[in-house]
Amino acid sequence: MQKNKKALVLLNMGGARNKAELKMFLTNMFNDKNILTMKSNLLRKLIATFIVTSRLDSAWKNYEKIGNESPINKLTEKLVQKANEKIEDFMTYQVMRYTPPFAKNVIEQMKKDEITEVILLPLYSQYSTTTTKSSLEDFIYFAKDNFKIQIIETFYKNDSFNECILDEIISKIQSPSEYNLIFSAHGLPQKIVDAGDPYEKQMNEHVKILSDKLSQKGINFKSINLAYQSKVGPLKWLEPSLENMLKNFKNENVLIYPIAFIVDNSETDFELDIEYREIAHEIGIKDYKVCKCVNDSDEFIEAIKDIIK
Ligand SMILES: C=CC1=C(C)c2cc3[nH]c(cc4nc(cc5[nH]c(cc1n2)c(C)c5CCC(=O)O)C(CCC(=O)O)=C4C)c(C)c3C=C
Ligand SMILES: [Fe+2]
Ligand SMILES: [Fe+2]
Repeated sequence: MQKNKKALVLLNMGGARNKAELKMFLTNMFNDKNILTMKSNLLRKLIATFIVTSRLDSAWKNYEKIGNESPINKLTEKLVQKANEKIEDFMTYQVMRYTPPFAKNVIEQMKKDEITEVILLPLYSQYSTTTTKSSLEDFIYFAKDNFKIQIIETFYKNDSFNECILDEIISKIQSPSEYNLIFSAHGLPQKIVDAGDPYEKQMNEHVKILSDKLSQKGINFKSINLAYQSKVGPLKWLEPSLENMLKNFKNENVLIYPIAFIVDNSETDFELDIEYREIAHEIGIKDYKVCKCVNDSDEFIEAIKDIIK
């Protein structure tokens, strides 16, 4: 009898490799009913077309400043390659939500590879309907009844994962007491939170877990804070905004950790490293440092082993 063939599928958002793919990313994102939550598909389509048309050129200028592509694709490919080398008993695949490789095509390959069992691991440690739920629904829709599926919805409480985050924070600076640590999370419209999305609650819990671990290790920052970046459009989003948070630290030092992301992307390489750095400079912040995401580090591969155990 043939042994079960198991797959680990890493789900993420995707990102543009060129301007045409940025249009694809934005079009797919704003046609996602988890992002624009109105009932009418027609209204969503009209708003999506309006946003894409008005946003494309200005958004592309940001990608030009980071080498004409999002780093998310190459970094995720490296993560998958390492997982395939180091995680035994599983074939690892990646599926992106808004740019290739799409679920539909990866699932065809998985069927050819005779996969029977699947673990779905969305690369978002905190659950949001806009990210985790959207990616899971998309995969499950195309997978139909082809595999036995197990789902990992969150992993922000996983100790090995949190050690990876702390390693990066600790390696970035010599004297924590002279720095204000800001966990910067991607924002979310307040009405999505009010409708029951657990992201904000889990984000607060995650910051508490990391703060407690830092103090257990005797590492005491001047302050530890949570703020939200990347607001899009006129609605109210989660607060405090990163910009307002930075205003508290004129003449002080700041270390940013991008807590919502697992793999570096345009929101870390452009927004945090270029755009908010300029804002920090204008505010008069002395030193402004940005941590890397866990990316394809050996430590994160070990954490994945623990998460899927
Ligand atoms: C209504 C709009 C958006 C919601 C809600 C949203 C939630 C959300 N997004 C991420 C992670 C990423 N978002 C990225 C880019 C990006 N996000 C939005 C809008 C919303 N995100 C836009 C329009 C864009 C494109 C860039 C821009 O025009 O500003 C990315 C980067 C992808 C890349 O190119 O590298 C990531 C990653 C999370 C975690 C989240 C909710 C929790
Ligand atoms: Fe986003
Ligand atoms: Fe952004």
